[in-house]
Amino acid sequence: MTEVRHPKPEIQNPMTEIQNPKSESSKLIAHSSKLKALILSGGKSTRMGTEKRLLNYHGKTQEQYLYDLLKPFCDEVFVSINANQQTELPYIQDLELSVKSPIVGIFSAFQQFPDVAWLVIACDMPLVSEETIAFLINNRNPEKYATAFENPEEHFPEPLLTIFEAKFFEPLQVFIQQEKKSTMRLLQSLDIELLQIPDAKMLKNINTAEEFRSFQL
Ligand SMILES: Nc1nc2c(ncn2[C@@H]2O[C@H](COP(=O)(O)OP(=O)(O)OP(=O)(O)O)[C@@H](O)[C@H]2O)c(=O)[nH]1
Repeated sequence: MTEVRHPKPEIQNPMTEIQNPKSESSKLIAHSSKLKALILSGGKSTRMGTEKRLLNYHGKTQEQYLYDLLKPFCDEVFVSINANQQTELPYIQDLELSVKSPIVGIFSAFQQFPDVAWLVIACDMPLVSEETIAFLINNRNPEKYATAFENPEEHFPEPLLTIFEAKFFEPLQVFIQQEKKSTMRLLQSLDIELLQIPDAKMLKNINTAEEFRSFQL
């Protein structure tokens, strides 16, 4: 079962209008489809040993930091969790599938809201900022299946900070039926907008307790 919690139902505009008054990238952005955000947090966190979404880099938990960061850009923000996790924030729980992978979180979100675009971000990238999100949204191409950053070294699309358009759900369903689990491979097989990351360290992710201890913002 996908479980979705809406603590405060919100009235949504037919156009997603985002004003980001603080950054230089501030400008009014209008897209024909609604944009919701998903903070992927349902992994096992084996290497970290504790839940990465609950780590504190910015004076609050990482899930709260990303929720606050994304809320001005998106009409709703959800934390993507597995069946054993709990959060005070709005969440979407993973469907019970044989595959275990971030793609299950993305699939569960689309299953719940199929007609929107999803800005998906992993919870373990502490350097993602307002500027990173504004850059991604400003360069979004809604005509494509997705807008993603190119990995600066290996040149594949980075799936864990990507806008997936509503039409991505169809190939995603086929992929899930085939029990495939690499979102990156699926992105590689589709017509997507691939962006050069303005600063490679924006996508740095922290996976181990040692990396967390030695990490500085
Ligand atoms: N909803 C959901 N998110 C997932 C799942 N697997 C991984 N993620 C998230 O996807 C992102 C990348 O996950 P990984 O770093 O590859 O895996 P992890 O489980 O977090 O960590 P390890 O167990 O150490 O590999 C993280 O934000 C995870 O929380 C899943 O099955 N469901």
